[in-house]
Amino acid sequence: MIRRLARYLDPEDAVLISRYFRWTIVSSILQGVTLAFIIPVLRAVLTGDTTATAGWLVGFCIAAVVSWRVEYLATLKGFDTAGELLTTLRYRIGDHVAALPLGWFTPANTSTLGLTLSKGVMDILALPARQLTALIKSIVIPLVLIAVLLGVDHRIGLIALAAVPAVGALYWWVGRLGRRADAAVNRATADASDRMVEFAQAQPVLRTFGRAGSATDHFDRALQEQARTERRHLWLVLPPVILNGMVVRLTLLGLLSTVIAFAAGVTDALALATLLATLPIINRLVTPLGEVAGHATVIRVAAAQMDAVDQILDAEPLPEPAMPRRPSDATIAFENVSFAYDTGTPVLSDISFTVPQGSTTAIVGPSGSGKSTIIRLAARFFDPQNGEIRIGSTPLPLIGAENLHHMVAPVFQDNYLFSGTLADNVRIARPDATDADLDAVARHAGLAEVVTALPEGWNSHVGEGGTRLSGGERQRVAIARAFLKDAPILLLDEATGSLDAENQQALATAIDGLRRHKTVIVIAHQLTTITTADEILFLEGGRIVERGTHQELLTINQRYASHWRALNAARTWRLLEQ
Ligand SMILES: Nc1ncnc2c1ncn2[C@@H]1O[C@H](COP(=O)(O)OP(=O)(O)OP(=O)(O)O)[C@@H](O)[C@H]1O
Repeated sequence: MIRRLARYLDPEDAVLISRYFRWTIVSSILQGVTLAFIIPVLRAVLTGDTTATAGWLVGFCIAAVVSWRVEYLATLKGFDTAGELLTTLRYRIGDHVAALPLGWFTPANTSTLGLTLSKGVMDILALPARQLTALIKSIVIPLVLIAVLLGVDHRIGLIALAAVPAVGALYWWVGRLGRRADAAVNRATADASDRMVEFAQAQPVLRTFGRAGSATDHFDRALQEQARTERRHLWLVLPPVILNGMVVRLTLLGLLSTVIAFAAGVTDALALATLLATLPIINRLVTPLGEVAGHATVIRVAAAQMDAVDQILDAEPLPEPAMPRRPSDATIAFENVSFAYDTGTPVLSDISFTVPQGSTTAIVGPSGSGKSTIIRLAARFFDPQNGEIRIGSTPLPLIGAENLHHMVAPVFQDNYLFSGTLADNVRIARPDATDADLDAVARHAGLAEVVTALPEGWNSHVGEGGTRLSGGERQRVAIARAFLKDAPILLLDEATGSLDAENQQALATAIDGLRRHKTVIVIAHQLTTITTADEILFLEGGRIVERGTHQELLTINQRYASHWRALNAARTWRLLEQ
């Protein structure tokens, strides 16, 4: 555990943790030694030796002062380590996460990251600040006192020593059982919190469809499962904790009866006084031993948080080239690309296509056919398992993240806006953009009318995550952002139905205006965007099943043609409905 904590600190600060550990051990030994002074003090009192009593009392006081001072310093070392962990660990996780591929940021990983950065880090730094210190004390102080007892009367010392392996075994057992139960509790807690968020977010849909009750059932079941795993957890960790108490009480009973039995047969006053003086030591020895299993539970929780941190730190960033290369142009080529997510199910199979510089390729196909995955691969969210993706004949892994970010402006469906003003959100693409630049991209992205409609125009606050804007408005902000970035490649996942007919036309015109200047891959749902593309790829089941211009594909009258007819029918249907 000490080694694991040291790994979280910078190499030059790793010494803090070993220093804390050494000081805590020394402090615990000194506390044990101070307690051991009780034996000669009591023996001197019981035998009526005032001079010896005074001498041992002075020794006891000196030991107590030294022990207090060392404990104070050890506590400071613990706080120093905790303080260093607090800053370093968060930065280390932050730096590492910043280097991870965007594909790592799944909802599950992001929620683990949030929990780890808040509660996880606090649990870990509580180790040197409190928990580990308590565990070290409850092991070292009894060991020192047992050593003293062995010196005073080896028979009493041996009985006390017999408790040590039993407590050690219980410590191990409670850890083993607890780890198994922890996993189930963590799963159930994550599920319950997901259901809770879902329950809150889905209220409008559920109430509209009169299904609020069924969602409550769902939520209830998740809570019941969480309560069930918590109960099981308690039942699993309880027996070792109770056994720990029993072992300790049996040890106490054994030691007390031994002392009494020995005392009954002793006639020598000094020997009797020595025996009786061991009684408070026995008491002080047994109490911390009884707390070991309890400390084990708290430390195991922190160890589970360390596992979560390790899982994040062990996630591999995508390999970066030693000498990043700038692509010669903005042509994008996919060559025999196959890809599967972690689940292992193939999502894209043998995809090959080229988008020449300055041309627009529209990807069309049924839901789940792999369209967004192509865009994610082009932005290097992941590397494909097979095949190669190139920009201007340079494979993506050789371009390097920095160059790639300069070349590519992506617009996804789930566009995140930062809480701040509309202007802040667009300017993030180019901080030195002038107001005139903002107005120009707003016109092209259909954002100008949103700016005009808002009371404070560009200075209107968009709310956390852009919640004060509609989905269509958020997408327009994202498109304006991408236009302002002015990167040579635009990857656009067009939102279904989030733009009205007028704005669809405006966006199609804007994309058309990019022709010859930008290389565009667009996942097209709008008729206007599809028809103006230089090439259309029709995707089905992760394969390109048809390709060509709109006219060519209509002429062969196969899958694309029927998809096109369905889109048209839907539009006519919508118009009739209006
Ligand atoms: N992060 C992920 N982990 C595992 N599977 C995923 C992940 N993202 C997508 N998939 C799966 O990959 C397949 C292709 O998904 P993708 O989002 O590329 O399809 P799509 O054609 O863009 O769909 P849509 O038009 O509905 O957005 C789907 O079966 C989807 O369930």
